[in-house]
Amino acid sequence: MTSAAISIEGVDKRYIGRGREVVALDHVSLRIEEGEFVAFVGPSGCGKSTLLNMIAGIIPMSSGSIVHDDRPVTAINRHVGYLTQADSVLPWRTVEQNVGLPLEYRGVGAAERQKRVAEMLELVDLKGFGKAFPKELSGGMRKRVALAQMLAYGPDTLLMDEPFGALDAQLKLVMQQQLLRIWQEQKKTIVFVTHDLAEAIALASRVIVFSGRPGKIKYVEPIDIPYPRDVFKVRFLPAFEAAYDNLWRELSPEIAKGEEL
Ligand SMILES: Nc1ncnc2c1ncn2[C@@H]1O[C@H](COP(=O)(O)OP(=O)(O)OP(=O)(O)O)[C@@H](O)[C@H]1O
Repeated sequence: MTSAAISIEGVDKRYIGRGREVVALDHVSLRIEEGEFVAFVGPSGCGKSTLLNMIAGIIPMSSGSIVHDDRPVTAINRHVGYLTQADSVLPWRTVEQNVGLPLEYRGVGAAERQKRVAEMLELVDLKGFGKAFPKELSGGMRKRVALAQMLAYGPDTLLMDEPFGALDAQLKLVMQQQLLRIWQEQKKTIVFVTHDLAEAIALASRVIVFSGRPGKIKYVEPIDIPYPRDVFKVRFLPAFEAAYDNLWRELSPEIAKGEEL
């Protein structure tokens, strides 16, 4: 068997705060293969972000193990790219200085950095905007700067936590299409958290449904729609509708339970 990009085995997470224990994740096991595009959906507070943070090595697990690219995750995982809704684009730096920031942190020299930044700006269709400041950009362009920044040091695995959550519907489609193109061209593994079921189905090869807290994996739906996909047109395919029905059947009771808490 080939090695998985991410192997999650019996992971629990308990937070202790103000004398109270919160069980965020309960015995989660999942294997994500190299090159997969996996989406996590689930009710608010079911531990999706917690799991991403543990894959990134930002917070420790209470028990269990996570192995990424054959390396057990025991500290900050520098081999993943991480993008959240609140990106880390710095307003006082130009676009190219922002995109080059992770390379600066890694001690990459100026000439190599410049070359890499130019490649990244081309990849996200921002060629010619290198000297602009973030305030001069639209929301979608700024998001593309964040995407380029995440990709700059070439991580094989991308962790994305509701990255397009704050964008309007049309812009979201544009960004989704761009992400699919980059995923295919660059052969990345992507783990993508979203509240938007249609987004999960349009993008992912597999959608994982988490139960309400304590989060467990409740259901897995492989999305039987070939790539390359048109994120707008997929919505009209029978396979999309079937996946939506299955996923909503599993997800809706979990959301309802959350509302009753
Ligand atoms: N540092 C912390 N201390 C205590 N409890 C926490 C902490 N971080 C998260 N939690 C709790 O753990 C649970 C899981 O949180 P998490 O943010 O991972 O969920 P989520 O599924 O990503 O939620 P959402 O969809 O709303 O972003 C929640 O009940 C949250 O309140």
